[in-house]
Amino acid sequence: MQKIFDEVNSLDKRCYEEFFLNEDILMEHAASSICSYIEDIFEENKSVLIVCGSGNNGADGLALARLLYKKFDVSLYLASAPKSPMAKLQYKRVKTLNIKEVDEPFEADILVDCLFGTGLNKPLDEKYLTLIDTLNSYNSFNIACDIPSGINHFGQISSSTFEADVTITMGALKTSLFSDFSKDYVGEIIVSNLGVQREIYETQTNKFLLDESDMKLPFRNKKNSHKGSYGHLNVVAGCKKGAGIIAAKAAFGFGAGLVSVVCHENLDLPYHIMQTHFISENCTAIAIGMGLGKYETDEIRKILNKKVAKIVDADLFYDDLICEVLDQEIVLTPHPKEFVSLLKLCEIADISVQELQNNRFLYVEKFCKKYPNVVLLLKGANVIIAQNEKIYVNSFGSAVLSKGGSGDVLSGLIGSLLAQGYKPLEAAISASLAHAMGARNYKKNNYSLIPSDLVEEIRKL
Ligand SMILES: NC(=O)C1=CN([C@@H]2O[C@H](COP(=O)(O)OP(=O)(O)OC[C@H]3O[C@@H](n4cnc5c(N)ncnc54)[C@H](OP(=O)(O)O)[C@@H]3O)[C@@H](O)[C@H]2O)[C@@H](O)CC1
Ligand SMILES: Nc1ncnc2c1ncn2[C@@H]1O[C@H](COP(=O)(O)OP(=O)(O)O)[C@@H](O)[C@H]1O
Ligand SMILES: [K+]
Repeated sequence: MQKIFDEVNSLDKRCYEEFFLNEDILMEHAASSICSYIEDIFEENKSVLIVCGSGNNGADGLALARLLYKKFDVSLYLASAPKSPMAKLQYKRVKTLNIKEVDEPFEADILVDCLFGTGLNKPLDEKYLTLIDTLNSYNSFNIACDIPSGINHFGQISSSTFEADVTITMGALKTSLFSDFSKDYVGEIIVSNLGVQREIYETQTNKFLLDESDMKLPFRNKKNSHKGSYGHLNVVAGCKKGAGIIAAKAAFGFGAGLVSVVCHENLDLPYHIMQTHFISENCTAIAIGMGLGKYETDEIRKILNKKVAKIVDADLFYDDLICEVLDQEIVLTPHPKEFVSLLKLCEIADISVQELQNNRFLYVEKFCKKYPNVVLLLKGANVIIAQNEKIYVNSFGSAVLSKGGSGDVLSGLIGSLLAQGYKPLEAAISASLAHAMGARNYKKNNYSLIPSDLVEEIRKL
């Protein structure tokens, strides 16, 4: 996994103070990392338009122009006059060369956005919104320097935000790149070194971006085993029985030795999945909430108080019954609307879904501070998984998953790993990654996936 930071100013400052590097050295590394990327990917003499703002993001662009000059057909468009001391210095350097400055932007082969980086401090006015719209209308290959212009510190976007194919971000990953909104704008994210290797530049953090290697699949190492060695998951089915059945199928395909659906009505289940009317004696984990609908509160309370691992989803986030069990190390998997309800039931915040989406990390942190035992998985384009002070981001998912039933598959996967003895946090992380990787491997198109396709892909991981 990779570290993510809310801010990097303090990391830059540390470079000056501890390693005796200065702004100029850091900026030269920033610019040369973009230069190397362009040199690696594109042939010489391609046209490059670098659009610069007045601060140090613009200064990075000016330094880049100097580095690319002569090897590429470089043009500079200065959206505003250089203002920061480094921007003025870089401009002075540029002026010694004969680099083209244009009065209007145009469609070049490569477009580098150096308008605003971490210094975006107010809403964009009409001039910049129009400029960004114009830049987005081109068919250039779009590179964002540090952060696509229009994304602010909290990962909130402007009505016009630069749509990057690749974002080359300076020094370390920033939290703002991983809001759900940012996902449509950042493209591929590459981290540039700023004069020392990343592991030296980076300090302590509580946020981490998950890598594929963080996915621990439930491979079986013991030869002398039987079905009981891999746990027994009970999936509690309710009114919408399909949800429980989808979860049960996903769980069985993900390694649980036994899977039973708990339901009072008789169900038509695949032969390998069992039905029971009550929680099984030898149950090692419970998945509950998906499609639950109307239910007998006392019965659900009893189930929630069983001393086995649990994943709780969906309808239970609208019932204050959930608040009774938040001292347990249970996994909760709300989508944003469910999390808003949960926050209200827990008296943490009474907010809209929009407000949550604007500040996903903030509300996850508030929730986990109050309930440090719970493993919270907040669904979204970038899934956030958190327990106590640690926060993990799974950015592998895609719109392929935006379907009814995708969440039920996830509940089944988590339940399966819990049944097999994974710790709740490990189960949530590995299941979430498998969920996203399964979707990634579905190659037909990005709209037709159904839950059984997803389960099939996950079974092939
Ligand atoms: N620190 C370092 O050593 C390193 C820094 N690096 C680079 O510096 C970047 C940060 O630079 P930064 O702090 O100068 O901010 P930046 O993003 O250029 O924006 C500030 C300028 O924009 C203006 N402005 C803001 N909002 C606006 C708006 N809505 N509408 C209009 N104008 C607006 C604002 O104007 P002002 O508020 O002063 O009026 C100011 O002039 C960082 O992202 C990275 O790329 C790297 O080289 C690595 C080393
Ligand atoms: N655009 C997207 N990018 C990444 N993951 C997504 C996207 N849309 C949906 N998902 C994932 O799909 C799942 C949807 O779950 P949910 O909304 O609870 O569906 P349901 O309850 O119908 O099964 C979540 O895990 C969510 O993170
Ligand atoms: K930028």
